Amino acid sequence: MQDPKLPLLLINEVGGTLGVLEAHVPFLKKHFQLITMKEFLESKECYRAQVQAIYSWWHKPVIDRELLKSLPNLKVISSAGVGTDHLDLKLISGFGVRIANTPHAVHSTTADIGMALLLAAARRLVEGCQIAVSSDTGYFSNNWLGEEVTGATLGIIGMGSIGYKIAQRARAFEMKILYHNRNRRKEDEEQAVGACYCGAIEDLLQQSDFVMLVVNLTPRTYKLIGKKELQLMKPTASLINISRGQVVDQDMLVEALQTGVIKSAAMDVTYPEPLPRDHPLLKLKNVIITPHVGIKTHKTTFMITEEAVSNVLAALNGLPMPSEVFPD
Ligand SMILES: O=C(O)C(=O)CO
Repeated sequence: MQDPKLPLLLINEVGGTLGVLEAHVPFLKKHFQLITMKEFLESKECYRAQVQAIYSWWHKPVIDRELLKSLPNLKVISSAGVGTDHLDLKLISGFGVRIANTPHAVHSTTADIGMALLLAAARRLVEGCQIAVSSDTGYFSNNWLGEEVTGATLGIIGMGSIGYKIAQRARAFEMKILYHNRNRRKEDEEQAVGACYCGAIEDLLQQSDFVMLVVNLTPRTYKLIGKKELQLMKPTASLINISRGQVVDQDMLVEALQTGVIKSAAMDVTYPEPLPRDHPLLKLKNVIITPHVGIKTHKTTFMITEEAVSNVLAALNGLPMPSEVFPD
C-alpha cells in the first residue's frame, strides 16, 4: 500500500539484477511512493507530471533526453555509489534537475576492496586457492612465492575520500605511500597517513610496487593507463583498479601481463562488465577479477539508500543536498 500524499520516486525495478534491493523498499516507502520503469512506461501519461525524483542504481534506469523530456516536474536524480560517469550531467542540469551521489556511504567499503585486491595480488591468493583444491596437487611447493606487502610502496592515483581511506589502511600495513591527484592534499592530511605527493604520475609509476587506480572516469582519465604508463611500472609491480574499466587501455594491459611488463593485475572493474567470456584477460593466471563488488555489503548498500533518500528529501525541500554533484 502506497501513501498517495508522498512524492513519487521513479526506480528501475525492485529486486532483479539491476533493481533497488527488496530489503530497502519498506524504508523507501516511508518517504516516497515508488513507481518502476515498467509501470511508468506502461502508463506514462498518468505518471509523467507526478514523478519528482529518480533513484538510479548504476546505469539503470537509463536517463536520456527522452526520459527527461517526459518528466516535467522532475527535480532530482539521486544516484547510488560515487561514480556518476553513467549520467550526462550537463544534459540533466540543462533540464533544471539536480544530481546527487552517495560518497559518504561507500568510501570505506570500496577502500576495503582495494586493499583486499592488493593483498590477493601480492600473495597470489586466487591462484593459491586453485592449487589448494586442484585434484593434480600432490604437495605444496616451497618455490611458489608471492610479494611482500609490509614495507612495499603503494602508489595511489586519485586521492579523494576513497583514496585517502586506502592510504589509512595501507599505513597499517607499514607501506610507503605515494599519491597523485589533481589537487594536493593539506600537509596535515598527508602527514596523518605518511603519504608523499607525486606531481608527475610518471614518478609514481616508476617507484611503486603496487599502483592503485581510484580516479573518477572523466574524459581526462579515459585510458589514463596505456602502453607508455605500463612500461614505466616495475616488472615486479601489480596494477589494482577499483575505479572504472575505461581508465585502463585493456588491450595494452593484456599485452603487458602476457609479456611480463608488469607482474599482475587485480580489478574490481573492467570494460565491459562482465567481460566477454572469451576475453584474453580471463585466461591469464596473473589476473584477479571480481564482479564490481566495491560497495556490495549489506550495511553499505543500505547506507547508500539512506544517503540517496536524504539527497532527494533535501532537493524536494529546496535545501542543500548532502552530496550534490555538478557538471564540470
Ligand atoms: O561507488 C561506485 O561508483 C563504485 O563503483 C564502487 O565500486
